[in-house]
Amino acid sequence: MTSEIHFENVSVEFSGREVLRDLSLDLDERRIAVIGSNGSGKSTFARMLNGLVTPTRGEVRVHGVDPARQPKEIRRRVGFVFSNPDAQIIMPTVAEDVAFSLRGRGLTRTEVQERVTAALDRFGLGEHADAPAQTLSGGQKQLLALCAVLIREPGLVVADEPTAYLDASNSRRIARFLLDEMPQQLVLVTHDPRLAARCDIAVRFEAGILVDRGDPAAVIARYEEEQL
Ligand SMILES: Nc1ncnc2c1ncn2[C@@H]1O[C@H](COP(=O)(O)OP(=O)(O)OP(=O)(O)O)[C@@H](O)[C@H]1O
Repeated sequence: MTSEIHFENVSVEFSGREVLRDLSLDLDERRIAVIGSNGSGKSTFARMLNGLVTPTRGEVRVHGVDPARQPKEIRRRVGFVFSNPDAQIIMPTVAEDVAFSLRGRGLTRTEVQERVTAALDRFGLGEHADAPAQTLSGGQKQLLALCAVLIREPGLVVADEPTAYLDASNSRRIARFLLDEMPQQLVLVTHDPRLAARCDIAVRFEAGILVDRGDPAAVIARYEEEQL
């Protein structure tokens, strides 16, 4: 059986420059940390999971779907949370933004409203339903972005530095949700070793190559030793 996340001999080139080389990797763990130096290929890897980046060579399967060939299907199954929640807010009000995620589902207006209200309440955003999304704080915006992703009930959530713009308290809140409360599989790209340590496995890239994988504490320790 193919793993939930399956990469076989995958390479990515941008303008003829190889930024990810011959990656073969199978992952079934629930919480997967992706670590490594700046420019090592972490975001490129993450973006292949939902088809934002197409491999130049090789095979990718995510929850049974080929992201490059089945873009609609992959967007249903894989939710993506960016560092900057502003990049993800599409609609004017908080409730409209979450409701936008449910378009094309064939739901009635009442069904959409019920689901949106329940989801906003779940994230502590209920009282802001009719507020302009841009008036939310950074942490609330990231919660809104997560809410809009999770209401689609994806099987996998990919989060690329989701706490980068948040203060300590909001970082803790988002991290707790992603790592401890959310049932979905998670791929977490992070420079924060404390977050990586809370995952079930860590994979490390350097200069476009997968250089280490395994128990997060051990992978982080080897990485930090090399940086000394
Ligand atoms: N769309 C693109 N076009 C050209 N080059 C790109 C593109 N996206 C990424 N790259 C290059 O690919 C390499 C890997 O970038 P990537 O964003 O995957 O690294 P990263 O490990 O996520 O880095 P960081 O930790 O700094 O966010 C970098 O050299 C980057 O400049």
